[in-house]
Amino acid sequence: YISSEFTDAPSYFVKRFNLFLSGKTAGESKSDMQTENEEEEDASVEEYVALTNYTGSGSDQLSFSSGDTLLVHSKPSSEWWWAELKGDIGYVPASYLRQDAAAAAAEEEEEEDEDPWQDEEYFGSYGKLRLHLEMLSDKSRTEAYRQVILSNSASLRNKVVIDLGCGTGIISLFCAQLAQPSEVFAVEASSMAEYTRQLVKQNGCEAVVTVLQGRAEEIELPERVDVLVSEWMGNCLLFEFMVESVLVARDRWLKEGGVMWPSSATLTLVPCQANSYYAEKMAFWEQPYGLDFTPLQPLAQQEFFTKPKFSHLIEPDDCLTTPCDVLCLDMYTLQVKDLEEIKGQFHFCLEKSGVFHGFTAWFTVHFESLETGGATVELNTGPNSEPTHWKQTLFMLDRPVSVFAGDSISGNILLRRNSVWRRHMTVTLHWSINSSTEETDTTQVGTKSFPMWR
Ligand SMILES: N=C(N)NC/C=C/[C@H]1O[C@@H](n2cnc3c(N)ncnc32)[C@H](O)[C@@H]1O
Repeated sequence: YISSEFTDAPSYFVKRFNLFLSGKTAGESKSDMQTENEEEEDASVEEYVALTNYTGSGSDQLSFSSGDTLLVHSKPSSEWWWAELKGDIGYVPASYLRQDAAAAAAEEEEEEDEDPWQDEEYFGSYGKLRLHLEMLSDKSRTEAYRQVILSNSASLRNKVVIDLGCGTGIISLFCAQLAQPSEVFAVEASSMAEYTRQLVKQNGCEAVVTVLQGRAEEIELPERVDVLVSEWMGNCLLFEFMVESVLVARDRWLKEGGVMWPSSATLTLVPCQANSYYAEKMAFWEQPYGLDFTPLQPLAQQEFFTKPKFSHLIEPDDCLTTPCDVLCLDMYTLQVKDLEEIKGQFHFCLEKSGVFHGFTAWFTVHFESLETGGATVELNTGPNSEPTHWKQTLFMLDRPVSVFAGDSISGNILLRRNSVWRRHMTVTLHWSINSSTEETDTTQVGTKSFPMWR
């Protein structure tokens, strides 16, 4: 379809085009052309991608197919540009082109120079109070770390501790306030560190706590440590991959026989209902104000169900069965290379009928006691514990499946770290639903990958 405004090409092109046909290149023709404004001639060639097919009319228009990459030499008007395609040059309708593909490619070029750890953005975000306020306001999280220090206070006497990623220094202050370690190195890479130093002084802990500003992988300590404590867990346990920093610091600074807090981390999964979320994002389009908006549902699926939903609060009743621990990380033996790809199996026997909307994941970490046989402290972020700022992570299937008591759902989960963007991963779920009724045994299989976030 060629709308009317594309037929009367400005005379400028005809002159340019004829010069081109006469074998003069764009450069040579410059001297012969009095263009309205010189800089169009000088504009560097820009790559554009054709949005759709176009059949040029008249010998001085280019024809092109959707997806073609055109080199735009100049843009004398908003409707018509002077472009080149596979050696041909002519004018093209500007509105048929988009630069975002080329710009995205350029952007990609640019991003390649971007830090794969995105540390400027990452540590920039922790230089502000918002996230620290959220973490400090999370009572179950913060009280769990306080409980660890309190219940190990005797054993912490004269010990050397590193608090990795100390933020405002809360854990280090607990150590100095509730126990008598000989030294706590509070390591913080963001600009929060200078305030953390003030908090240490303000609370009279500077004799014990030393704040070091820098990345844990790069700072130098005067000695090895007895205890490495850190609150490193991200959404779905690993997002942000701060755990890598913890492992590097462990290998570099933890004494033989030293203690890791947390000592282990478990990822738990459960098939679940998510009626309200589904209603809000998908069912909504069925009849808003009595109209049928269902053609928007594929968009809704793409926009709302492609990525995991962070901070989802699942009700215990939404769990279709008993949750299953799919991954267990031992913080003493886990290696950085193990983080590239972590796989876990699951097998669920459904105890009640319902709608299988997706899977929900959460984590639990354990802090072993410094005293042999002492009590382990647990921080559980699941639906049967006090909610935390992480809440849970919801992975929505493309479409819900009705399931019945007696059915089983088995499969595996794969956390694959992004090889470029080192704080990101993709979670891939494979599942098969086995329904057994008197007549038939049916199996429905499914798989879906959820980028988090790249
Ligand atoms: N996501 C959760 N739970 N906690 C995030 C907590 C992150 C805190 O630890 C700091 N941090 C993270 N990685 C490092 C590192 N390699 N060296 C020094 N400080 C670091 C951040 O700046 C935040 O203050």
